[in-house]
Amino acid sequence: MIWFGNVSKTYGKSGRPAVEGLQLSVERGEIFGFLGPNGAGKTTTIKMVTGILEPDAGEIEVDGISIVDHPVEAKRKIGYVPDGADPYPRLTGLEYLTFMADIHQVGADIRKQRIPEWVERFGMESAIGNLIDSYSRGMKQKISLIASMIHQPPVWILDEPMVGLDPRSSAILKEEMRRHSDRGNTVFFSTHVLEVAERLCDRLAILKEGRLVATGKLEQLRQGTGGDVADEQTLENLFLELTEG
Ligand SMILES: Nc1ncnc2c1ncn2[C@@H]1O[C@H](COP(=O)(O)OP(=O)(O)OP(=O)(O)O)[C@@H](O)[C@H]1O
Repeated sequence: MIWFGNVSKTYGKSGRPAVEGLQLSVERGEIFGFLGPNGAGKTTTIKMVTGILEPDAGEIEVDGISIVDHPVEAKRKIGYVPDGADPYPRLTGLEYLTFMADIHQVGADIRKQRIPEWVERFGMESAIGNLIDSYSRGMKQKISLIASMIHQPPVWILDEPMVGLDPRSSAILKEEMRRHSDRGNTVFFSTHVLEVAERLCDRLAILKEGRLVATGKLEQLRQGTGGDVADEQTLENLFLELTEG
């Protein structure tokens, strides 16, 4: 699970907070979609959960562990795929996965089984011995996805994970996200693809200018905006309504 307790962050002396008073709990066993217009604060939030940025105020816990007070322990719980993932160009795909398995102390037997399984799943067999530098945008994304799951973390955090993926890879990723949450893990991801969020997420949050404007299941979000046609409202309509102005 991920818990945000009144989290705020302002960059430098810009004055306007990128994230302000974020209060949110993401549970085990759920896929949680984090939505919002460009510049709303999604990546900033994700960077704070993963310990890349420190909040100015508030607390964040990953599986009950404070990312600020116990960063190493908390990071062990996380698999993270950054926005526009661009891993070490001078390593081959296999070297990179082996390196990540080493960092996470994944045992030899487990990695021998897990790496080929995931590589095959994402159709990366023929490229796995090549330098990452030679990979396409989507291939870099796929190797980052595989690397993020090498230690089967209880919390999987993905920033815009569908970008660059072909339809088959995107479908496989969605299956894997569901499989991971079905096993009682937490999946937290940002996206602009509202059709994916609508179909995949158990709950959603919409962020606007650093503040939450809606949280809950899609039906709850629909009720929140009211109206007789609420049942038929697509997430796109809701999103446009909640983030306009
Ligand atoms: N390194 C930085 N230095 C200064 N300001 C930043 C920095 N990174 C982000 N910001 C600002 O913080 C705010 C939130 O940005 P963030 O990248 O978190 O938004 P986002 O919701 O992920 O946007 P997008 O959907 O475009 O990726 C924006 O106003 C942005 O300009």
